[in-house]
Order: sequence, then C-alpha cells, then structure tokens
Amino acid sequence: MAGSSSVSPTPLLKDELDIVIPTIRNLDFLEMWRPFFQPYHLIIVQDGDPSKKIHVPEGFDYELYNRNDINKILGPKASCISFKDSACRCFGYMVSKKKYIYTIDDDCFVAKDPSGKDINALEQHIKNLLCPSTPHFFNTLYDPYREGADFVRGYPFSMREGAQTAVSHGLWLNIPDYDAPTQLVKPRERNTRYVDAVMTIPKGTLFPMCGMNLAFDRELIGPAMYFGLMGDGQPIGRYDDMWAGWCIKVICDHLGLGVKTGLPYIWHSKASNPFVNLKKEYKGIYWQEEIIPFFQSVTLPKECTSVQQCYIELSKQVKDKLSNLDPYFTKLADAMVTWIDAWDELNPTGEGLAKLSIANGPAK
Ligand SMILES: O=c1ccn([C@@H]2O[C@H](COP(=O)(O)OP(=O)(O)O[C@H]3O[C@@H](CO)[C@H](O)[C@H]3O)[C@@H](O)[C@H]2O)c(=O)[nH]1
Ligand SMILES: [Mn+2]
Repeated sequence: MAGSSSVSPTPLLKDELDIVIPTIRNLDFLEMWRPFFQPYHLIIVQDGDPSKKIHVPEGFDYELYNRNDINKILGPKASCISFKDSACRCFGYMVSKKKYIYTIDDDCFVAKDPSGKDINALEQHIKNLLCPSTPHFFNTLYDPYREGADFVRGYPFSMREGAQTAVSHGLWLNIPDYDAPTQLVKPRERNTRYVDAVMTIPKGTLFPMCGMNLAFDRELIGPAMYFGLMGDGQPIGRYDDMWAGWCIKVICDHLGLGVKTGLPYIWHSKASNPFVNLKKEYKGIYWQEEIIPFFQSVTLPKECTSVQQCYIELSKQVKDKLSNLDPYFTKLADAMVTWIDAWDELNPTGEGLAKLSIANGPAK
C-alpha cells in the first residue's frame, strides 16, 4: 500500500468563516497564530487615524477597512459605527459574507493547555458552534456532546437534541477581563486557572460577554451583534461587547438558540491602563444597575421571528425604558435601527434581493 501522504486535513470551515480583528496598534500577534489562522480570510478593522499604515504580515488573505472606507461604504449610516473603541469591530461582522465569525483582539496570543500543548482556539470555537447547546435544561456534566461526557440521569430524553448554538464565548489566561476598579485594586492579579469545561448559559440568564475571544454564527445571530455607540464623542466606552452580549442573549433566548462559554482560552498579554479605562467605563458601572433589570424584564412578541425584527423591537424598548436613565439611550436606540438598516443594505435577503433586482431592472 502506498505510504499515506502527509496531507494536512482541510481546516474546519475554511471557506465559511472570517476572522475579524479590530486594531489601533499593529498585527504582529498574527505571527504566533499563523499555523491556525493562515488558511482563513481576515477582516481587519483599523480604528483611529486612517492615514496610519497598518502592516499585515505576509501570507495572510485579508481585507482591511479604515474609517474612510467605513464612511464611504455606509455613508450617513457610518454614524452607528464607533470610533476610537474596539466596538468598531462590528463593521467587520457586517461586511463579511461568511456564515461564521471569529473575533480576537490584537493583544491576544496562543495559550497553552495544562499539558503544555498550544491551544487552537479557533478549532475549539468551531467545535462549540457546530454542536448543540442545552439552554433549556442544565446538564451537570457540562457539555454532553463532548468526547467522554453525556447527558446525566434525569435529563429529559425529549430535550437531548439540544438547541442550535449561536455564540461561543472563550476565556483568557494571564490578564483577565476585569473592569477598571477591580484592575486598580488587583493590579497584579493574573488568571492562571484553566477550567476544562464548555457550558451553555441557561435560558433567562444574562452574562458579561467579552469580545476579545468570541465566535458566532452570523446567519443565526449576526444582526444582533451590534457593539453599540462607544468611544469618541460618546459618554461611555468598554461596554461595547457587554451591550451586544445582553442584546444577543435575550434574542437567543427568544429564538431558542444557545450561547456557550468556557474553552477555548487565549493568552491575554496587555493590561490596558486602568485610569483610562475608569474614565471610559465609569458611567456604565452605575448605569448597568438599571440596564440589567431592563434586559431581565425584556419580553419579545411571538411575531418577532427574525433577528432583525427582534432587534428593532428591542431598540424600541431601549428608547422607551432607558432614555430616562440618560439621553444617550435615545441615541443608542436610533443607532440600533441604523445598524439594522445598514446590515440589511449590505446583506440583502430574499425580500431585499427582490427589491434590488427590481431597482436594477432585468439582468442585461
Ligand atoms: O480605541 C481603540 C482601542 C482598542 N482597539 C482594539 O480593540 C482591541 C481591544 O483593545 P485593548 O486590548 O486595549 O482593550 P482591553 O482593555 O484589553 O479589552 C477591552 O476591549 C474589549 C475586548 O475586546 C473590551 O471592551 C475590553 O475587554 C485591540 O485589538 C485594540 O487594538 C481599537 O480598535 N480601538
Ligand atoms: Mn487587551
């Protein structure tokens, strides 16, 4: 028998997944990820000064958008894309044409598991997304679909098919994603705990979604992954991913979709300045004491069957119920609608495509 060729297997979802990277620094971190990321297409969202040249290491297939590109593509709707905040990354979700998205920060590196093996975070996220979630009944052995695990006694057989997984939320070794006050009182705290688990966040439970190591099914939940109005000109920053996480979770709960958290870990290398962070996030720290009860009380009408419909309904409730907290939420609610309009313009569905073809006349 001829010797087996050492052809490496085709990377999972090679042509169905884009990697979105927001950057206001540089992309040197990609060298460490090259073995895992090189087969995939990158969407780089360059924040800050558009005249700055961002070097992309050789050998990567990518598209890069700076603020001028965003303004050109979206026109007036570009007002919904934040400037000078990692929230800008959501533009990458909008322009992608792929079914899956993985987003990672430029100060996140390959971590090692307890055996010392490099962790292919992207591969683990893909596994998380491709297997079901259990939002409706908690499995005490965590992810029942994982090698070596299963549903435990008492788990209803009628529920063992699980739900489609919309989001996979990864974690971080070394610098944990702490808020500024915690960072200030624990400047030397490092996360060294590798917890070997993936679990579904139960229906009806919110969670603090961090955007630095995150993957999602763009076709299931993409239109709700808006990272809000943050950074330049806004009264708040560093709540981009938190806002998106609360919105996607209530919509996933409504649509019967699952959200997982746990593996994979990345190595988060840079602690941003806690004083700068405090200035950005302090309003969020007290606003969230009102925002969380709002999201906990959100109910979406059964007529809302698409993500867009859910998101527009949510924006109405944000405007009605949070504007008394601060006029910012009126602006944010309007920006949520602009985001959906821009998303639908760039990603026309059946109905939208039909309108487009009428507008453009019969094919030549
Ligand atoms: O104005 C900006 C600032 C940063 N970026 C890019 O966004 C990510 C995250 O930046 P950084 O590592 O400095 O931020 P952290 O404090 O570690 O993490 C926060 O960022 C979010 C998670 O992604 C969340 O708000 C916090 O966890 C890097 O790629 C920067 O280059 C930017 O584009 N514009
Ligand atoms: Mn960081």
